[in-house]
Amino acid sequence: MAPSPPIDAAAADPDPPPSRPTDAPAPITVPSPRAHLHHLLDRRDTPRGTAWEPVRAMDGTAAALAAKPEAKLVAGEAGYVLEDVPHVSDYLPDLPTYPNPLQDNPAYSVVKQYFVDPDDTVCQKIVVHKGGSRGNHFRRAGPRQRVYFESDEVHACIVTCGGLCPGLNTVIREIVCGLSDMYGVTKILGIQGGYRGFYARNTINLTPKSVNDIHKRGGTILGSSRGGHDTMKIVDSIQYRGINQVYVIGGDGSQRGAGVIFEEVRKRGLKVAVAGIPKTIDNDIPVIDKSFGFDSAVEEAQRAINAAHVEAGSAENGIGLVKLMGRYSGFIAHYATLASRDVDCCLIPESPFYLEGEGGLFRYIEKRLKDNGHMVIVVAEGAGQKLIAENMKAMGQDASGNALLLDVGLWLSQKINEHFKKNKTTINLKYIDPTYMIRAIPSNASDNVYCTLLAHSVVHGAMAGYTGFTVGQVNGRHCYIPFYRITEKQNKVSITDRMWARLLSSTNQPSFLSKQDVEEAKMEDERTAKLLDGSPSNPKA
Ligand SMILES: Nc1ncnc2c1ncn2[C@@H]1O[C@H](COP(=O)(O)OP(=O)(O)OP(=O)(O)O)[C@@H](O)[C@H]1O
Ligand SMILES: O=P(O)(O)OC[C@H]1O[C@](O)(CO)[C@@H](O)[C@@H]1O
Ligand SMILES: [Mg+2]
Repeated sequence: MAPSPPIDAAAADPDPPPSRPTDAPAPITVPSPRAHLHHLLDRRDTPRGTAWEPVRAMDGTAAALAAKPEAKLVAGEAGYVLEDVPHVSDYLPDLPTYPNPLQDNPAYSVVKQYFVDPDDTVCQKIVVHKGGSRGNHFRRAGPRQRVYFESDEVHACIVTCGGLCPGLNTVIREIVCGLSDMYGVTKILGIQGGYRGFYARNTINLTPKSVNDIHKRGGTILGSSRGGHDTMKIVDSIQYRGINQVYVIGGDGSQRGAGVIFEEVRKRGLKVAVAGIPKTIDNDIPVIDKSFGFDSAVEEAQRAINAAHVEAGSAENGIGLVKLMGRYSGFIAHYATLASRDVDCCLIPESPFYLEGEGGLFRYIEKRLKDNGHMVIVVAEGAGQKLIAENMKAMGQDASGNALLLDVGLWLSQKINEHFKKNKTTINLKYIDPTYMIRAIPSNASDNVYCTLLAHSVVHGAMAGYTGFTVGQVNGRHCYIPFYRITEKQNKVSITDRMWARLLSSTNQPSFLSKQDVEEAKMEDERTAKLLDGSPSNPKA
């Protein structure tokens, strides 16, 4: 049965995309994803001199793999496990390969070993103990000697989804320039307005010229959105337009969306590489060292904290309260506090706090005002949500299903004001909410470089035929990570970690933690460590 037209009539733009080409490839029936577990020995990238075998064949792994049917695990010697990403040849076995055009590129000709050795992998766990688990490895990113797409065959598209983040435009620019400069690709489409743009909006042509200075602007030139992920319509659109490389720049939700697009593409047997570039200002994506834009956000947050400090220091019993982004993970607040040194108290979602009584926030504020005359509080937007919910009705969900948060900054301002009024103490509280101003800035210099490297790494991966993967920096090296690894849990500030202790010791704030909180936090850390150690992803551990 012919699939429906790519544009949703109800949401369509006046200018529809091209109709289905008559020579569009017929869908190919492929075996189920589980069957691909047997395609573990990549003919091109099989590490040399290693006794490789599918982990599936080893004892005690069936249960672990049943939990992760999409896992593509390959075992080596001495407990080595490669957690590999899919490849188009897994389901289209007889594809031709081509020499990488980079070999004739004068700019790269001087690089000593330009192509990545097929044996190279990056270990997830960098600190190991004698006799302990080694953790899994990921395939190292970078250009391969042979590629699966000819330059003029490539028809790439880029989409940005979810909330804004500094660096989005830099990643777009560098995917376009990377494809063009390194691989001679000329057909690159921008999908407008997030996932729904595949079927409800026009596309725009992206060229090195059209993206030349976009990295100097905040936001995304393509637009973004929440919700609207309709897998069938998206893949229909990909198929009709003849797109064969899909680059998804987005957070955990977007990467989940990319994962289901990849599954549908594979089911239809299309030669299409689906690749993700993780984006999250909250830094809540696990496995990777940090997300692009995070440093820029922390830097920009300093301006708000400085302002709060100046205001607080210039008034009698001045309190500067700054709200920063961080829905479930308080990394921006944590790092902005550590960087500033002007903050007396940092509140994050991971560390519950309370207001009244011994060890509570009010006692601490009273003490700081008495000792110092003023103070600065930084609060992540997701902090104290349970406390607030005791007084206010929950706000529901956004179009992507994310919980809408109650405004902790306003609530806290009101509570602090009420408390001191009751105690007949004059205070001057100034509440600053710079959240969207921070999110909307262009990326700083170091994020620009980071975005460039991520973009080039993802392009190399797609050109080499890898698919169903996210690019990421792990322990300082770029690698290809299966989608499920970065969506199975969220990265959170560990309050039993030395980094949070550093913050507590620099602010001198109370920890607000009961024995039970600490026990729960430790258990959570253990669960995270187990995930890192392997089970169920690494049955060897
Ligand atoms: N489980 C899922 N399956 C398919 N699509 C999804 C899924 N979760 C989210 N999406 C889609 O991904 C897009 C972005 O999701 P979301 O709004 O949660 O932002 P995000 O990518 O997590 O970024 P951030 O939270 O950092 O702003 C939306 O279009 C949403 O419909
Ligand atoms: O207002 P929006 O676009 O839903 O975004 C708000 C959310 O997006 C984030 O910036 C994540 O992208 C969160 O920190 C924040 O809660
Ligand atoms: Mg998200």
